[in-house]
Parts: sequence; C-alpha cells; structure tokens
Amino acid sequence: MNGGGRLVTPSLPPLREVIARYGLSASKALGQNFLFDEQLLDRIAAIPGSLEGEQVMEVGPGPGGLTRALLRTGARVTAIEMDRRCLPALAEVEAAFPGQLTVIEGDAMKIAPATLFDGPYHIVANLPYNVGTALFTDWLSSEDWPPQWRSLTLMFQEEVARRIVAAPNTSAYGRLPVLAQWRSRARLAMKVHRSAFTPPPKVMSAVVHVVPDDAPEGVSMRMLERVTEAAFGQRRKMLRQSLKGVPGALEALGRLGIDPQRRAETLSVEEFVSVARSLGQPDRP
Ligand SMILES: C[S@@+](CC[C@H](N)C(=O)[O-])C[C@H]1O[C@@H](n2cnc3c(N)ncnc32)[C@H](O)[C@@H]1O
Repeated sequence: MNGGGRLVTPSLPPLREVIARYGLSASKALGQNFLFDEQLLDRIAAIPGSLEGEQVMEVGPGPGGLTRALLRTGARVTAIEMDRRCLPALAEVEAAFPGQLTVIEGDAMKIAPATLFDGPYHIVANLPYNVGTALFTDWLSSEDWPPQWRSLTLMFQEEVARRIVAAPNTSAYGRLPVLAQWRSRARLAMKVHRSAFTPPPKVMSAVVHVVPDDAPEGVSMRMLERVTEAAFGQRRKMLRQSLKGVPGALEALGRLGIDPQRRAETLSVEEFVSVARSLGQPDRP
C-alpha cells in the first residue's frame, strides 16, 4: 500500500490477453477453471483480513488472477503450480511485484507447506476440484495444533463447501464437517456463480474460510478419525451397530450417556469429541 492507503496495482495485461498469448487452454484433468474478474478476485483476497506483509501459500495460481489480487494486498506469496504452461505468465506477475512472489513448479500433493515457510502463513486458493478435498483434509489433520497456518480461504464446489460447514441432523453432515469443526471455526464466506469462471464448471462454487480454534484437551486426532470413520461408514445404522468394531466405543457411549440407538448424523461435533476423548489413544496407527 502507499501512504494514502490506496492499493498500488502495477500494470499487467488483462488475464484474458495472458491466456490467449500463452495458449492456456483450460485442462479438465488439472481442474482448470479460471477467474478473470479482478473485483471478485480482490473480494476473495480480502476474506482472510489484512494480508499486508503476511506470508501466503497459493495452490494452483494458473495464469495468476488470484495471485495478482493477493499481491495487491501486500502479501508475500508462494504459489505452487503443476502446469508448466502457466510459468511464463506467472514470471510476468513476479516481475511486476518484485520480491513478493515465489513460484514453485510442482504437485501441491507432494509438497509439505512446512518446508516452504519459517513462520506463520495463510493458505488461499481456488483449488483444483480433483485434489481440493484431499489437500484440505491434509491441512486439517496437522498433529501440531494450532497449526503453522493461520487461516484457510478456499474455493470449493458449493456442495463440498456446504458439507464443510454442515450441522448435525442434515444429510451434508459427516466426517468432513467433524474434521473441519472440532478444533477450527469454518464458515461459508462467499458464493461464486459458475458463470464467473472460464470455462464455467457444471456446478456453483463457494469460498470457505477456516481459522484454527483451541483444540479440546486430551483428544487423539487419530481416535476421532477412527470413530467418525466407523460411525459414518454405516451412517444409516444405529451407533450400537456402526461402532461395534471400535474397541471400547459402546462402553464409552454408556459412560457418556449417549443413546446407542442414535445414528451418527445426530451426534454433535462435541459428542464425537467426547467419545474420542473417552477412548484415549488408538493402539495402532
Ligand atoms: C481452478 S484452477 C485456478 C486457477 C487460478 N488460481 C484462478 O483462480 O483463476 C486450479 C489450478 O490448479 C492447478 N493444479 C491442479 N492440480 C494441481 C496440483 N496437484 N498441484 C498444484 N497445482 C495444481 C491447475 O493447473 C490450475 O492452474
């Protein structure tokens, strides 16, 4: 930012021109649906709050639309892109924001973010659909809590976004919302119409914003995963059936006064946490 607080935007060619110049036809296999609307991109980049001077990891910058918006906030961005066709366009962005952007060519599924940053960082991404949930699950499964990341601001298919923030007693509730909510706060920050993308995907999208919360005391992440996997693996069954294979789980329900005739989707996140706490550490990884 300059002294008056106005955003300084170095002149770069419009994104559509960049796409044409570098022949960046969208690859379905790489989940490429690009955003060109700079105002929309600025609104997404504003969701985490002020990023001035903050470190940000972006997955899949593509031609660099969201990257530009993040750089305009004054963030220092490390962007991981798998499609080498995008690298010349990203080099232009790097030159326009000297010292602010590092581009890494590679597969985000194979790069541990902790190896890229010394201190805290934010993750902001318009995720490729095919790997979005796997990356999200990975970031939420950090053994250390609070994790090194300070916030996640992520575009998903709307149906996935709604699952992440889902409440009990809804069909969207399941393992993913428990994972996203047991030690984080997750909210649906913005809906994005399919027509905003080039090419437009078949379904609507939404941005989810997640910030770490205090982790409940004495709860093993692996045990919570085991319980939710068993419970939602047979979500139509009563807990006394679905949790039969988890040693000690039925006794834990008894100790906690949770009716074993209930089904998984009626348990609150706090109740799942209590069951996992009561079971202690799993024997094996
Ligand atoms: C939905 S597009 C978003 C592009 C750009 N950020 C935008 O908002 O217009 C997803 C991007 O992720 C890239 N990508 C796909 N799989 C990836 C992976 N495993 N690691 C890193 N980037 C990946 C694609 O090449 C593409 O550029």
